[in-house]
Amino acid sequence: MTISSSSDMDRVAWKPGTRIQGKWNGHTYTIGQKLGEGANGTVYLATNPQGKKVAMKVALDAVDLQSEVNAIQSLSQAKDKAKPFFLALYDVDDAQVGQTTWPFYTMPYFSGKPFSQFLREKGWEWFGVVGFQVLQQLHSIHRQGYVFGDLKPHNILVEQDGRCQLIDFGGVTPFGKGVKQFTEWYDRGFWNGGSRIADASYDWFSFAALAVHVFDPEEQMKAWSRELPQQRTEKWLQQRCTELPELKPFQSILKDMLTGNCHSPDKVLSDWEQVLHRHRQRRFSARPSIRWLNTAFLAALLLFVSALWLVFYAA
Ligand SMILES: Nc1ncnc2c1ncn2[C@@H]1O[C@H](COP(=O)(O)OP(=O)(O)OP(=O)(O)O)[C@@H](O)[C@H]1O
Repeated sequence: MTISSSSDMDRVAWKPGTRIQGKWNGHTYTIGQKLGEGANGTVYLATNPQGKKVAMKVALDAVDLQSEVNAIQSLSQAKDKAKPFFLALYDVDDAQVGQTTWPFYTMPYFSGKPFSQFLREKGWEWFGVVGFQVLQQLHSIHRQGYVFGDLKPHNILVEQDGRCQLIDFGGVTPFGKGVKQFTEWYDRGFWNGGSRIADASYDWFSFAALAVHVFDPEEQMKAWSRELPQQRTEKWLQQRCTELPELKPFQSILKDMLTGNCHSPDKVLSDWEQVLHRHRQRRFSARPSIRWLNTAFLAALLLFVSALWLVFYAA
């Protein structure tokens, strides 16, 4: 049977409650809801034999899946004690369903929401805090000689308490090779901002483009994607970093990211932390004045009510 798309996949087998057994390792999983799908496959919530929830990625193409598995394996085995994210590969196997063999792997399940959705629901002021963790995770991947490659809001899941996790390691590429997988909007080549050769600055660029994307209206983004290639320049992204009020505090860091001037990742992180610190201090020092305003408002309200009482009852 030929399966050519994720929707074919749904029609064939992967309904909630289906039990799948790995052909080589023999582990049995109960399939739950579909968590999402992309170009490389579909991800399901599944329960493993110990009753634990895991995420199961079922691919259309065994070669793509293998390259992702290799990337996760290399990154999760790295002895980086300061690794700021959780990465693990639980099982890699094939499942035989009817006439079809499906390659799959299982990994930790993250209940977080995609970055843009999280910001919409929790508040835009979370951008700095979550962004800082993303930068830490990218830096950790770079320390191991890889770029993440396919950075986009959907590949950043954020939990309710603001902790975040990169997912989808299909774009992870060793330094010096052509980036394996990317999404146009966040791609340095798309903006004529540099090559697609994997180096740390490729991810920094994507991060700055992502920052603009999460704050700019969707319609404007679509209009820009339709522009002629020669009109798309990283200068436009720079300009948006100065215009968008939420990005203003970070504009000089983002500008360095767009122009390839982030030579010291430690400095990027410490500069970002300083902006967060300043921001927090400003909010803290703003509080007493808010309290003062509240008191003044209450006093004015009392005066107004007293005046009304005098006019209508005392007169
Ligand atoms: N570990 C996980 N925990 C929870 N949800 C996940 C997990 N991994 C993936 N997902 C969900 O499944 C969706 C698709 O997964 P993923 O991005 O890995 O697929 P893809 O085919 O590589 O996508 P793309 O075409 O965007 O590269 C994600 O956007 C996310 O919503």
